[in-house]
Amino acid sequence: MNTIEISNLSKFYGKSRGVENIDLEVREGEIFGFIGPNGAGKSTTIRTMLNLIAPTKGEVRIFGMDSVKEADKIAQHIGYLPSEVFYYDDMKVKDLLNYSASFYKKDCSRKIRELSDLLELDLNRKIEDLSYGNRKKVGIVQGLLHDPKLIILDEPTSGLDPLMQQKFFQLLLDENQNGKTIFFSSHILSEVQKLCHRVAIIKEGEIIKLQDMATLKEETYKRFTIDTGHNLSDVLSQIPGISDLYVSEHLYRFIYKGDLNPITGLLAGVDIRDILIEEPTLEEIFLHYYEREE
Ligand SMILES: Nc1ncnc2c1ncn2[C@@H]1O[C@H](COP(=O)(O)OP(=O)(O)OP(=O)(O)O)[C@@H](O)[C@H]1O
Repeated sequence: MNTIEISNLSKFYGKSRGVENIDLEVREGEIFGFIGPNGAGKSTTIRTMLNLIAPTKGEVRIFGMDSVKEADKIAQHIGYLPSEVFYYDDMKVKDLLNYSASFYKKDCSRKIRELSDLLELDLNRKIEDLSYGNRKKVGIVQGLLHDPKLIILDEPTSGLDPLMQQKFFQLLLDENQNGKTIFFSSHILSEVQKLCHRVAIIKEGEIIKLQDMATLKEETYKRFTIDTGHNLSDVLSQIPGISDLYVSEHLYRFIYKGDLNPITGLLAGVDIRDILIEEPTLEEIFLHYYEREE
């Protein structure tokens, strides 16, 4: 069964396009990645799924129910972590979480304890005293405390340090093992590659690609910056998968797609003063690879 079915969904804000003709199915029990650069339409799609905004055209069905007509029933089984979390600052964490729990027809106290222990969140602190990362943890507990069947995360990792991010991913994998479906939106390709089974890529309001992870995993991208006294132009021209090459005196900058071993092998004989290998932004990847495939 499909947990989410989006058919021909369009949302316009007045004349400006939010998303257009989105078709998407998320299967029960999968971790589904929704990836696209800023402004692509990820939040618009999610907010329509949650009935926070109304579709201009098309429909969304969740657990087989209409997202507008049966929004209240659906909401009991969805956990949502928005990209930005806002709170009443003078509340204590536990009071806020108990208040959130009161919207659900079940006892959430055990899950609140388990999650806050795992994330090392102090329930007795006041929200106004929390760092950004700790506020984010409050959002995570708030989204999961009612043990929802479907977890929807809108760019959830911003503001989490790498260790906490790892813990959070493990938590999501455990929830998934226990049968939960996860819809994970992000603009960072590598984190989606770590976690998701299938991925939809959204750009300028439209889905441009649907891929399973096995295919996407082969697509690793790195941005290289190499400082050397050698002329590398000949070496680099032998390597397929290089794009966006920028040369300035001793400095070579480019994006590389593919297996890292051939390129490190070729560079082995070169005198290198400094080298930086980074994750390119999704915008860079789109600009140099996806646009060519269109
Ligand atoms: N309330 C609004 N009024 C007008 N235009 C909007 C509104 N919300 C979003 N948009 C527009 O809709 C498009 C999609 O935005 P959306 O926020 O869904 O993208 P996103 O992929 O979630 O990006 P981001 O990560 O930056 O939030 C953008 O062009 C944006 O400017």
